[in-house]
Amino acid sequence: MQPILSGHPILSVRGVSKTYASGHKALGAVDLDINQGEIFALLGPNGAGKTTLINIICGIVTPSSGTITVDGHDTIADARAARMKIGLVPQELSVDMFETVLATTRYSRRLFGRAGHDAYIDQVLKDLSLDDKRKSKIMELSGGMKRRVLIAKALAHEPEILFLDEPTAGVDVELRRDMWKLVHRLRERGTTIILTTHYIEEAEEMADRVGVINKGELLLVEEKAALMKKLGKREMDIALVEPMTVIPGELARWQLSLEDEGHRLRYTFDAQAERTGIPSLLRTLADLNIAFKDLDTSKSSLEDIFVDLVAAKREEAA
Ligand SMILES: Nc1ncnc2c1ncn2[C@@H]1O[C@H](COP(=O)(O)OP(=O)(O)OP(=O)(O)O)[C@@H](O)[C@H]1O
Repeated sequence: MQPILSGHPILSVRGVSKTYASGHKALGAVDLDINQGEIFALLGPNGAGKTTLINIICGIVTPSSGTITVDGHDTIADARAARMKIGLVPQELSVDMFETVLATTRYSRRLFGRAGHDAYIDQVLKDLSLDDKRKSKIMELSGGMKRRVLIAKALAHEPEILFLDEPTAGVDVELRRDMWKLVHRLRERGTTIILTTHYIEEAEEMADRVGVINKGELLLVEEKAALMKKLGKREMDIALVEPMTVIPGELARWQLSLEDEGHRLRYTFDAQAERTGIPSLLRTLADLNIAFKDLDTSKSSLEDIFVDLVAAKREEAA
């Protein structure tokens, strides 16, 4: 489904940097615009600066430089109005274990000074499949349910933007899929969603646009479809019985390279393509009497993608 875009950014980040008191530079000068109604995934490895950026936007960490506006409100000069627009689902559970689901969700709403709205809170709990747990104490819930409570709390004051910091880190596959569905449902209701992840699969599944961050630098921001096309390389390694010194001319139409001193033939292909070219490659190998003992395929990992992106950036700068 396409996002409902209003054409103006709901969130604008300009030249935001952060150097912690320790002297560690966690963010360079980041510029980023988020459109209303989109799902944006900020993808990067541990320590890339994702949480720092989110915490700056949410007013938890002070930036060293730069400005941020949330629906026109400056996060420093007009901090309260800006924060009101945002719901944050943190990585860590930070709730009173003895509270009930309903009480803790209502409390989160009151923290923002909003009048009680039972019908809205009921709807949030229902959307999160928490309505039959409303009277349960947090401590009685499973890990997955606790995560849902964090989302309910973040949504309690009716924010327009929802930040999810590593929403599926450490959760099982089923809950991960449930989370993905939930995010799509929220977006259908008009909520703008920004999530951080280090799983490329998650960005691929959920996002309309993806930003790749590494070492505090936003390396690129792109529509997901374009990015997946660019990054979705796959490799197949063919372990040869006899090492090869030169790739025969008959194999020129496949993108092949010799690895491991000729013991392995590597075929690189587009993961998104309808036809991989593998069956015809294997048939041609048989016709040429090139015997192999094993086949191994792998997707380009996030690691490879970062390496490629960083290398490309360096070339650009040179
Ligand atoms: N309060 C702090 N003081 C000093 N350094 C910090 C502080 N908070 C974070 N850092 C450092 O800043 C860098 C970026 O951290 P950040 O938590 O933003 O990364 P991240 O991309 O969210 O990673 P993760 O996925 O591990 O949470 C890391 O090297 C981290 O150690």
